[in-house]
Amino acid sequence: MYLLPDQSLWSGRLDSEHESSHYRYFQTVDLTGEQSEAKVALLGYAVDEGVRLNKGRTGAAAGPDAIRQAFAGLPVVNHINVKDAGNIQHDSGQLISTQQEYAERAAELMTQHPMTFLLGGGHDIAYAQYLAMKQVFPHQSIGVINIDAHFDTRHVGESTSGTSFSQIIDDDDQAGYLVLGIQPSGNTRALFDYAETHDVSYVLAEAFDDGISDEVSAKIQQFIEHYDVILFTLCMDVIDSAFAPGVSAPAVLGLSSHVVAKLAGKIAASDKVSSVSIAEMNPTYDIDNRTAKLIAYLMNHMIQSKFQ
Ligand SMILES: N=CN[C@@H](CCC(=O)O)C(=O)O
Ligand SMILES: [Mn+2]
Ligand SMILES: [Mn+2]
Repeated sequence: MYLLPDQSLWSGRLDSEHESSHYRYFQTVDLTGEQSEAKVALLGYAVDEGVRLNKGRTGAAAGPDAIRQAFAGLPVVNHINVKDAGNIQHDSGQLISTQQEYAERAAELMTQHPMTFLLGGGHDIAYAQYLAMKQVFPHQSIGVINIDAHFDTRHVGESTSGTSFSQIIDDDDQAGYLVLGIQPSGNTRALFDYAETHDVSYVLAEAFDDGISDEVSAKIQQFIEHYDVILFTLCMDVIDSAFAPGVSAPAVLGLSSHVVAKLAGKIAASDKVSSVSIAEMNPTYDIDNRTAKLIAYLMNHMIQSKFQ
């Protein structure tokens, strides 16, 4: 079911009502859909049904609104206008129906705005993002870049938060899949075997211990060059749980926030990226809103990188 934008989420510290250099997003956000020229759109996936079906701890349905509240108080960068396009929630029935409903709205935003942030919610948001991209780019090859501790390539006969990328691989011979930040202890041998047999490229989390090497940068660059368009998705559990505790399945030995910011800024800046999904934010387990705030900062960093 679709929910209109909620004005009460958009508040923050007011430094000036008239001087634009003091503005924060809550002062400029478009909640009415009238600013069709907005460079950035937000669409929430207020759904944790996929996490529940994947035997995870629920709560991610509240993720999009927690992210909005953190983002609302940040300073506007580069005079960028942002439109809040509301939320989709899962009421009943099959999760795939909710993913399809979400894809319709996401596709519309992708055609209207240079950058759409898709705010989760479980990582089933990525399959909905794929369905949207297939509508917008029906004839283009899609390269999927996922920054994640997990492969999310399970096969269980229905959509869950752990199946998005095997669904894409099953659907689409043209698609490719690159995962950055894989935890050896967060994925079974079967998932590594699937990666080998299905040509899934991945970089282990430990490869980022000393930052982003030239080799990894080149791998990402070559992957982007190979495909017509890029589906970019970020699973917040890739970040060490000391810095991002508010997630469905926390990872220890995770990437640093700084490394993820650098990766996200670089990938989002590509002309081939028109949407970014940010998954698995779970406010129930957040501490002092730090995960929501980290996501808001990452969004602003990506906006800065893309529109500088
Ligand atoms: N979207 C998250 N997926 C992970 C969860 C792992 C866990 O529950 O520890 C997965 O299915 O592998
Ligand atoms: Mn994950
Ligand atoms: Mn994931």
